[in-house]
Amino acid sequence: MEDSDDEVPDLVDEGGAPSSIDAQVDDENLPKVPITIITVTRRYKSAGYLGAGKSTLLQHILTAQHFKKIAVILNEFGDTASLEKPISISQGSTQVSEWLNLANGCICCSVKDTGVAALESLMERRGAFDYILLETTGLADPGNIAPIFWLDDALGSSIYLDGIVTMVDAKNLLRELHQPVGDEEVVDEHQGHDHTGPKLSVAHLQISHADVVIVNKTDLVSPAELVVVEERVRSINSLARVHKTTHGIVPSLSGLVLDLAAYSSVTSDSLDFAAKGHSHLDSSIGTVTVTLPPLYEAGLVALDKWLRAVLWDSRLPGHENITGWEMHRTKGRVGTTDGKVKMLQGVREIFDLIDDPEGDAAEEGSRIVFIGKHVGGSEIVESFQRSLDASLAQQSS
Ligand SMILES: Nc1nc2c(ncn2[C@@H]2O[C@H](COP(=O)(O)OP(=O)(O)OP(=O)(O)O)[C@@H](O)[C@H]2O)c(=O)[nH]1
Ligand SMILES: [Zn+2]
Repeated sequence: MEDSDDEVPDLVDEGGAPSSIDAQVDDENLPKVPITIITVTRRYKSAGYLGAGKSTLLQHILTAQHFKKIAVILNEFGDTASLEKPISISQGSTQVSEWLNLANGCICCSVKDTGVAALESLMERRGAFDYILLETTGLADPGNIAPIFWLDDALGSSIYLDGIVTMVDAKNLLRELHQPVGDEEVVDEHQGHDHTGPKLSVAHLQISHADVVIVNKTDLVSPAELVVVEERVRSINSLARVHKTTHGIVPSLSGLVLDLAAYSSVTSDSLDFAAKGHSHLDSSIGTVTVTLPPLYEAGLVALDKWLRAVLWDSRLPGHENITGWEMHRTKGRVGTTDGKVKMLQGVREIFDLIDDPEGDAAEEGSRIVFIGKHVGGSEIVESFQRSLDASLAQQSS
């Protein structure tokens, strides 16, 4: 990875309109600012290739009436082709949009230094905006970006990850899924990334980490082709909501693209949705749901231990011979025998269990959904069940 430009990028005001970002603000009582990561799949840079519609979507988000002041961070990955036509934003009555260009490098490689510093410097102007959009092109692995907002104390105290939105091109997606990570003409930076086993495409990673997938350019495919594309997306990630659009026009933004609260709560509905399940159209990646009755205290301890083995050590207890799998997303609602419900959230190796005061364990039991590479076998369910049984047996002996 090249690191020739360590400087923190400045905010670029592209609109030319007066910026309110200089406003003096009181840091103390400000709410945390949500950040939405928008990622767009991209096959490769080639003559005549048109983007999936990221600029079009951003345009739509920034001009729609949502009464938010949005700061936009662009990570163009040195892709000068797409920088040739800067996005012009029509400024609504209350909106001020600022563009922070991470001119050099891919955010998933650089975010730990330049990216975090850029976000921190952006947060110094906190109060002047109330939402952040972080756009990354189809070369970044969102799984490397998402945990930063959990792990970085400084950022974590002022920003929270609201959700990951992945836009795909209905016309090109199936081809993009056949392009393994590292084979893109444009990226060398990614070759150091640790994706072992049969190769996944970047599009797989972008879809498997998404909370929302926008299938754009639906006008360019037949209804039958669109069904295939949508099924394919759902087979990779059964948790994500899928919206089909032309020109990125979603019926509303709040709840569909913005304000998803995808990392702060796990709703029963979202798990129902995943549990409906889909056939394993995609053999390399998939979604598994584990359903259990409410857990005893010992079961909770066993769950924690099992998650550590699986997510931290990449070890599937009882199936140590199985390798080459990786977990991308974990979501669940775990009921306990005292009637409480805990919400489980995870990205890659990071996970968190938090109480849901609204939950009713007797009614809903326990459900955990895993999305990941070569996750799809009964081994996951079996391994977890075995760990639980072992802990219960130990307790009663
Ligand atoms: N037919 C059709 N064209 C679309 C749609 N959405 C966007 N486009 C067009 O596709 C082209 C690429 O759209 P952009 O929004 O620039 O895509 P991008 O992902 O930002 O691409 P880059 O600028 O190359 O990064 C433009 O000419 C858009 O007008 C759509 O739903 N249907
Ligand atoms: Zn990278």
